[in-house]
Amino acid sequence: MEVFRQLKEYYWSERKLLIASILSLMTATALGLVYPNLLRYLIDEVITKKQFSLVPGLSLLVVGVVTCKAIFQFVHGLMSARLGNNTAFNLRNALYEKLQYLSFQYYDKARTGDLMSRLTADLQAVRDFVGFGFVQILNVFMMFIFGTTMLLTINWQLTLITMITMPFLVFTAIRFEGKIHPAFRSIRKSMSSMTTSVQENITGVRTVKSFAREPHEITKFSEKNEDYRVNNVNTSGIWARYFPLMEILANLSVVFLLASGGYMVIHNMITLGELVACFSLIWYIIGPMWQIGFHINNYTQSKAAGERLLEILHHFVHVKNKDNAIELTPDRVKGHVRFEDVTFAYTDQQAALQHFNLNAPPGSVIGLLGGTGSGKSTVIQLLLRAYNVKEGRITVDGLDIRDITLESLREQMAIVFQETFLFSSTIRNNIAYGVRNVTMDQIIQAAKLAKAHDFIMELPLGYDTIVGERGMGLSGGQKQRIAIARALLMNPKILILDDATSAVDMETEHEIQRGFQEVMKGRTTFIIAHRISSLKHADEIIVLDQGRIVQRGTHDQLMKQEGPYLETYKIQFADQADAVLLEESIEDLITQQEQHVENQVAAAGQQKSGRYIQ
Ligand SMILES: Nc1ncnc2c1ncn2[C@@H]1O[C@H](COP(=O)(O)OP(=O)(O)OP(=O)(O)O)[C@@H](O)[C@H]1O
Repeated sequence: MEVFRQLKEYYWSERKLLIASILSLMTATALGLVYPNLLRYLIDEVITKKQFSLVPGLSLLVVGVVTCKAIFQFVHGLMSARLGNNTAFNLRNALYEKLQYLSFQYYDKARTGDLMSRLTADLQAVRDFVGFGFVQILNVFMMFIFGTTMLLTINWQLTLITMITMPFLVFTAIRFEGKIHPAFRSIRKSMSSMTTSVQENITGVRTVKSFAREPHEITKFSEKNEDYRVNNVNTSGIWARYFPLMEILANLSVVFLLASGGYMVIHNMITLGELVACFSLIWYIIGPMWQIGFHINNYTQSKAAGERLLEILHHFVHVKNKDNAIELTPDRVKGHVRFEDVTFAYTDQQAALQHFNLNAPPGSVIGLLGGTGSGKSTVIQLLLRAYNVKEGRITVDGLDIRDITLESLREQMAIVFQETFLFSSTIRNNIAYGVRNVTMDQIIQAAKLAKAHDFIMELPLGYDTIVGERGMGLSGGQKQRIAIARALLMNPKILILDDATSAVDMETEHEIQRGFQEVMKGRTTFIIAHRISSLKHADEIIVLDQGRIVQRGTHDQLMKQEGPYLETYKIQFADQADAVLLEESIEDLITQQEQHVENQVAAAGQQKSGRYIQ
């Protein structure tokens, strides 16, 4: 119950619904008990004593009782559904809000599938228990206590004889639930594995086809399908074994009741009406006994589900605002960024950045170069305060970023990530994502600067085109240009381009950069790139290797030093030189061809004119 005590804030506000649900179910159950008594009255007082004039009144009473019971059951259903759904609504909102504020550190380890199942299946389990399960358990106890008490008041010996098989029924029902439950879990697991396999196959169909791995995929799927089939067959086996057994045990108690009750009626120990009432009441007791295993399981399930939800709700947020954190106001921020001897390691990892120092005055352009895994993106992550720095410090305009509110710090920055993420919405909404109250002109202006406007206008619906999930339907370069427009629209004090132009061709990259120079005047820019041409104009270029700065300076300074920068330049320049040579030779070839054609045309002309002269 501890789990449900901790979840109290999400359902306690709905306690009126809970009380209404309990009361209506109790009333419906109590009315259900009136029915066997009416039967008894009908037989003993009406039929046996031949007072048939009472039949219409009694019939009306039965109709009245049944109708009232139905009304209370309806109220119970309605209240329970509202209670469950309102609780789920509160919980869902709280979970979603928490997920928004959990730090990057949490998402480094979180698995999407697991989170989704917590937000759907686990939440539903809690909803069902709070809405129905809890009240149903109460009802089981009430039905058992009321039913047994009424049986005892009729005849206690008959009650004891009838109840002989009950412990066996309860034992079998609990055992059945213990077996059927894992079986159902296996079915769900194999079903989910099968659907994941189908989903992966459809998403990666191009890779499958290009590697001609269709037979392998078919075999892989057949194995999963077989697993699903076997699990279903096993589950049917459990049903087939336990259900008849439970039915026999339940019916045995009815047989005992009829045998001993019949004997008692014959020997005038009880009346016929009392036997019929007992016959009706016994199902009142058998029903809950039959379901007891199900309810126990339901409770343990929802308890485990509640624990998983609490894990998210109580998860420690590593990066959050300090008490009295400073709010940065855009008009006062200059964008002076400093890293002072920063050393940082991700959880359980070696240091990704070591003794990193940087001074980026407002308006400066900083280039970061280095091999994969050298720590370039880490510099950016730390500046965004995705993780808290423990050694050294990072400042913006002299303020330690740990003392600034997260929202106001991130509002000063616009970042274009290495991997572009677009929401499945219109291009207009995707560009306008970071800002509120933006005009169409501003969106178009940003798109023009990012060299995205032309291709957007070529789309049938222009800015109203809806991009598919994760930007499907657009090329890598087009997605990047939309992401750049989104960043430019924010008009940030600090612009971060994390390999943001890797998917566009060189010519477009130069055009985009020209656009940047226009908008980024007076703003601090960080550029991570693999192409030297992208960093050439930076005020300072920092070359990283395994988290350490190995070179720093301007392009001209670095070109004069032996080191990784010059080596990278030579490799890239060699490629370019080859390209230029190739281009030149193609141009030569074309010129020669043209010359040749021109000569032939001239020669033919001369021949013709010669003929005329002749
Ligand atoms: N979220 C993370 N959790 C754990 N380790 C990480 C995480 N992100 C990066 N790393 C590790 O930190 C080191 C630096 O990574 P970083 O992403 O900063 O490199 P990078 O220079 O940007 O590389 P690339 O050019 O490939 O993007 C690498 O060894 C990487 O494996």
